[in-house]
Amino acid sequence: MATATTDLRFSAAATSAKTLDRATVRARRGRFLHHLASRGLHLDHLLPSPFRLRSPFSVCRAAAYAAEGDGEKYEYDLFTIGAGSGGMRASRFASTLYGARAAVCEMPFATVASDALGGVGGTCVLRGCVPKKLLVYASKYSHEFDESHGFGWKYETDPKHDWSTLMTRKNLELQRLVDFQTDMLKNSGVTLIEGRGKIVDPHTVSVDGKLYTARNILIAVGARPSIPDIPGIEHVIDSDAALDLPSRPEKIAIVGGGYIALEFAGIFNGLKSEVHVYIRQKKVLRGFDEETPQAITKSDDGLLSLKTNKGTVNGFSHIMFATGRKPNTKNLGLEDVGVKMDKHGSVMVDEYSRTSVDSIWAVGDVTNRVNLTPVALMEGGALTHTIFGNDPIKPDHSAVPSAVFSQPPIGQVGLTEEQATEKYGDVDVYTSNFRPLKATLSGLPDRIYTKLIVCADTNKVLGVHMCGEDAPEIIQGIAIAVKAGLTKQNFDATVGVHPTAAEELVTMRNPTRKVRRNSAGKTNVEALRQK
Ligand SMILES: Cc1cc2nc3c(=O)[nH]c(=O)nc-3n(C[C@H](O)[C@H](O)[C@H](O)COP(=O)(O)OP(=O)(O)OC[C@H]3O[C@@H](n4cnc5c(N)ncnc54)[C@H](O)[C@@H]3O)c2cc1C
Ligand SMILES: NC(=O)c1ccc[n+]([C@@H]2O[C@H](COP(=O)([O-])OP(=O)(O)OC[C@H]3O[C@@H](n4cnc5c(N)ncnc54)[C@H](O)[C@@H]3O)[C@@H](O)[C@H]2O)c1
Repeated sequence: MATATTDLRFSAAATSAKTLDRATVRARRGRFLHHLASRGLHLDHLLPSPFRLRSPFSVCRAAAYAAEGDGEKYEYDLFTIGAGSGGMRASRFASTLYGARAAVCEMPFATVASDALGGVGGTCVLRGCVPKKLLVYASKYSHEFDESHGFGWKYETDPKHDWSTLMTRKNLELQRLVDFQTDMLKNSGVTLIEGRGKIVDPHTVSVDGKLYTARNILIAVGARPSIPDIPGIEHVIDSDAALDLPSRPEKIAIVGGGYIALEFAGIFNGLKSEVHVYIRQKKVLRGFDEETPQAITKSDDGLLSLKTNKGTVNGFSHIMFATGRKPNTKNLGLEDVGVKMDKHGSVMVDEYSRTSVDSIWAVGDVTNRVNLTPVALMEGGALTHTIFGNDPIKPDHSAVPSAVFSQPPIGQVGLTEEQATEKYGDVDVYTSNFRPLKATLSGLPDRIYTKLIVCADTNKVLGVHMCGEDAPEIIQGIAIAVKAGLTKQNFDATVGVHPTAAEELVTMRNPTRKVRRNSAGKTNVEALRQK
C-alpha cells in the first residue's frame, strides 16, 4: 500500500514538474529513483512518459548511478562526440528516458564538412538523406512534365528551372533543421558543447582544449567522403559539394556505382545536366573491378577531362567522386586510449556497441555496420538501454529495409536471391515485370520490377526487392511482414489495393524459378516461366 502511495505522489509531482527547469526535474527524479531502489521497488510502468523507464532493472540501474556517487566522480554519465543521427538519439534517450547527465559536442555548421566543421544533425540532415531527397524531388518534375503531355497537358514554352531558388530554399530548410535539432537537444536536457572532440583517456574528452569527464564516452562521429589520390584530384567534387553547387553543372562525370553515384546521376539528369557515370564494376550497386579512373586534367578553358583505363573523355564542367566513405576516426585520440579499429579506420565494437575500452562505445557509420540513418538511430537507442537500463539490447541488423533514391528508385528488404540460396539452399523466386498503368498514357518506357524470395522449406518470405515508382514507400510496409517472418501464404491471403503497383506483391501466384541444392551441394535452377 505504501508503494502505491509513493508512486501516485511521484506521478503527480512529475506531471506538474513539466513546468520546472530540467535541473530541478532531474534532481527530483534522481532522489525519487534512489528512494524507490532503496526500498527494492520496481514500478517504472507507473511513471508518466517521458519519465518512464524501460524496465524494472532501469530503476535499479539509474538509482545505482546516483548511489555510486558518480555525480561527484564524473561531470557526465554519457559524453557523446558527434551530434548526428546516432549521437543525437543516444544522448536524448539517455537524458529523457533515464535521467542521465548527457552532453554532446559537435562542430559548427557548414554545408561541406571538414575536420573543423559539421553541424548539429549530422550527415543525414545536412549533407545526406534530407538535402539529397529535396534535390530528388526537384529533379523529378522534369519527368513529370514529360509524362503530363500524354494526359493532355500542353505548355506554350518548356518549364524553366531556377537553380539559385532551389539552393536558397534548400539551405534555408537546412538552417531551420539545425535550429530545430539544437532546440531538441536542449529540450531533452542534453548539454551541447560546440567544438571538436578528442578522447584523452577512457573517461575524459577534450573539446578544443577544454576537458570534460564522463562515466561513458560515445563515439558517433560518422564518416566523410573517401576519394582516391590520383593526379588532378583537387579539381573534383564530392557529395557534400554536389549538394551545394552555386550553379547547375552543364556536363558532369560521376565516378562510382554505389548509392550516392546513382542517386546524384538521377538528380543531375532530371535537372537537365549532361551526366556520364563511370563504374568500375560490371553492374551498378555490385562489386567487380572494371573501369578505374586514373587522372583528371583541367584545360585552359576551365573544362575537365577524366582519364580512365578505358580512355579519356573531355569537356566536363564538373567531376564528382562517389567512391565510398571513410570513418572520421583520424586525430580522435583512439589509438592512444586503446580503442581498436579495423584496417579502414572503423571502430570495432561488440554486438552491444562497446569498443575494446570498457567505458567507450561507438554507434553509426563510424562502426561501418549498416551505414543508414535508421540503423544509427537503432544503435544509439539500444546503447542507452544497455548502459543505463541494465538491460543489454543488441541492435538487430537483420531485415533492415533500404532504398536507393535513383530514378527509378529501388526498395529492398531481407536477403538477396544469392544470399538466400547460400543460406537456405532451396528457395522459390517469384518475379514480376510490368508496365505501370500511368505509362500507358504517358507513353514513357517505365516498368516496375518486383522479386519475392521464399524459403521452399518453411514458406517464409526471405527477401523482397522492387524497382520502380514508389518502391521506397512500398518497401517500408513490406518490411514489417518480412521482419515478422510472414509466409508466402500470408502474402497470398492479403487482399490487394487496386489499382496500385504494390498489389503485385500479394498476387504473384506461381514461382518464376525454383532453386534447389542437391546432396552434393550443387545448385540447380528450374526455370518455370519467363516474366
Ligand atoms: C549523400 C548521402 C545520402 C544519404 N542518404 C541516405 C538515405 O537516403 N537514407 C539513409 O538511411 N541514409 C542515407 N545516408 C547515410 C546516412 O546519412 C548516415 O548513415 C547517417 O547520417 C549516419 O549517422 P551517424 O550518427 O553515424 O553519423 P553522422 O550523421 O555523420 O554524424 C556524425 C557527426 O559527428 C560530427 N563529428 C565528427 N567528428 C567530430 C569530432 N571530432 N568532434 C565533434 N563532432 C564530430 C560530424 O560533424 C557529424 O555531425 C546518406 C549519406 C550520404 C553521404
Ligand atoms: N539511399 C540511401 O540509403 C543512401 C544514399 C546514399 C548513401 N548511403 C549510405 O552511404 C554509403 C556510402 O555511399 P557511396 O555511394 O559513397 O558508397 P558505396 O560503397 O555504396 O559505393 C562506392 C562505389 O564506388 C566505387 N569505387 C570505389 N573506389 C573506386 C575507385 N577508386 N574508382 C572507381 N570506383 C570506385 C565502388 O566500386 C562502389 O561502386 C552507402 O553504402 C550507404 O550505406 C545510403
